[in-house]
Amino acid sequence: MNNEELEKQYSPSKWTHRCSPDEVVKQHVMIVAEESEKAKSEIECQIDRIYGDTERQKLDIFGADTLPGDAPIFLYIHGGYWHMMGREISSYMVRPICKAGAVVVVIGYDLAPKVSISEIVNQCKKALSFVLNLASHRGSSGVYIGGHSAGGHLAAMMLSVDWMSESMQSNSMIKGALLVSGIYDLQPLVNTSVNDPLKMTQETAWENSPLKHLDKIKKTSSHRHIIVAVGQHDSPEFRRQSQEFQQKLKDGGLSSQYVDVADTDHFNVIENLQNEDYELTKELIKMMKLIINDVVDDMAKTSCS
Ligand SMILES: N[C@@H](CC(=O)c1ccccc1NC=O)C(=O)O
Repeated sequence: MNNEELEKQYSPSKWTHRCSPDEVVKQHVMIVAEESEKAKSEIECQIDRIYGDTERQKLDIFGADTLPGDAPIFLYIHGGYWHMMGREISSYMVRPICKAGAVVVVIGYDLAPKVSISEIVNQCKKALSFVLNLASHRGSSGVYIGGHSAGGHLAAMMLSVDWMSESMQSNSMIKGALLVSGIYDLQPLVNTSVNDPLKMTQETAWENSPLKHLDKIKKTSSHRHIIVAVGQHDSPEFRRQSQEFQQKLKDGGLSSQYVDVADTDHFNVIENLQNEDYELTKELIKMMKLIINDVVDDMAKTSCS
């Protein structure tokens, strides 16, 4: 594929069937920001918990004081090609997921060009380590990791971490993942404008590709379930990345599932998680072994620090 074609394949907004590229990104930001505000005003939460020493190394925890200790924890990593978006506008799935009985943790991380992709991966590890501690203190039934686009890439990288050698924590606590429209081989991005703030070489792109770490993922994730989802109107390259990654997980003997979400593009494939009757919301709830509409009565906000 020539550079011009790659540029288009890795420009998600150009493939929407709904409106112009500019419009779909603008609309996405508006929708996720609005829904995240609603979550913060309605659901009991701890905002701006610090997990690292820069401004963006903070996370927001929803439902921890309301839900029982054994509730599963869903950790969400936002997308935005590692240089945009933020956790402040990424809690749009909180209302349905908390209502179904899971604690939700939305993490932030520093963005390129301030930091490299390897540093972003490290920060996600630190955030996940924080959440693994929280899970073991609470007696949680398990931690599930979700991410969209660049966040799907970061979530997949987290599956390759051996938490025992990394931080003396248990690999078994992480029980599943929801990877939505992710990128699992970063090498095709090197000659696109996506790489302008990242400045990856072919080597650092491969080093940070989940595909490179398949053997590690196979070792750490034999007990996990991994959902790989993609939008029907994602670009052929995005669809190929998801399809091939899931095939490799399956060939490696892992429990995984490919979900091709009809009538969605790169943006509403994830923003629809704000709806409890959306296909991926139901799949996520099912994975966490919760029953849809098993609404916890007292989710009303009691504190928000
Ligand atoms: N400039 C990009 C924007 C984009 O890719 C994006 C925007 C919001 C959330 C996730 C995104 N993509 C991957 O992380 C585009 O052309 O669509």
